Amino acid sequence: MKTAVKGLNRPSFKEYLAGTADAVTSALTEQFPVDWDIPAVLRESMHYSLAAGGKRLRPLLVIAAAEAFGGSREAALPVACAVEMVHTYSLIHDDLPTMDNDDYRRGKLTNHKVYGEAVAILAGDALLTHAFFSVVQAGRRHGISSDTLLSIVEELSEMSGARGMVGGQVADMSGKQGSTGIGELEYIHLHKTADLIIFSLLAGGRIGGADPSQLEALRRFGRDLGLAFQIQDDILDLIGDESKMGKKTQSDVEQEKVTYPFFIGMESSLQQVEKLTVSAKKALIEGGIPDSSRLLEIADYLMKRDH
Ligand SMILES: CC(C)=CCC/C(C)=C/COP(=O)(O)OP(=O)(O)O
Ligand SMILES: C=C(C)CCOP(=O)(O)OP(=O)(O)O
Repeated sequence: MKTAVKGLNRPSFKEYLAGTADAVTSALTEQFPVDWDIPAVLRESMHYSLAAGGKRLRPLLVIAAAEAFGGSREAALPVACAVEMVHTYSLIHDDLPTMDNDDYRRGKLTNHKVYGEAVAILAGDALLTHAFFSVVQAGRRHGISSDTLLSIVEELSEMSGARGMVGGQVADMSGKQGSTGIGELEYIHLHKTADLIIFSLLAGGRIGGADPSQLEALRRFGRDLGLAFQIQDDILDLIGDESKMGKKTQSDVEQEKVTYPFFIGMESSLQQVEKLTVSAKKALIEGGIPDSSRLLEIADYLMKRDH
């Protein structure tokens, strides 16, 4: 009986997705209190990109992973905001003329198009550094142990830095059609994209109290999900609808980027996304996680996404 009542009250996945994204967006707007003495243009520029939206995938993973172990959404939320700040900084910098030179992101003009390159770079820098402030503050407010907090800070710096996302971005920029092999492409995807996804799951798991073998299952889930996510992004760059995506399509071909569709074609890339999603879900199901249902739903949702 209890289960039936619990099942009845359980929000649909669509409601869960929308409710979590709204909670993250509200929490993000509270991250820079109005009484902080911040230059107006910097505050506006950071707010512009944070409030532009996006899927809020990484915060969703932090929250769903914490909840999978019975952890509280309130404790997970500031860490969820932190990873979204790091992700948003990476998009602001990725769009700069010296990198992908994009004019649209999340359905709006890119940050540098509105605020100029110097402010866009600095807004990115400020979002990155503030992420660490949020993690530590969250720990204090929600009684997260110092050990857990240190592990989260250690993993966020490692996975967003030279051995992680920044390293992946540099490898992506130096990739060349004709000379970059599929092994190097996997390195690019793993670090440019999967690392922040893995971080999100590990951080959520740590907040929820996951043990080392459960953390390993989350890591394997995140790795395959992250690789599938970037392949899907490259597929959508070729066949996606610009108005749904909120960013320019066909840019990988124009910039001669090395991608899975370039190497193995569209059909095999779609199959690869499915294969990786199946193996991600398997890692989770075999990982002894108390309630992995939302994480499994997220994997299915990502495989079918159109933006
Ligand atoms: C340190 C920096 C700047 C990291 C950027 C990381 C990243 C995942 C960029 C977007 O990749 P993409 O160019 O494949 O995606 P999109 O199509 O969204 O531009
Ligand atoms: C890693 C990649 C492919 C960059 C875009 O990430 P998202 O597709 O998660 O972007 P938003 O929804 O947050 O805008």
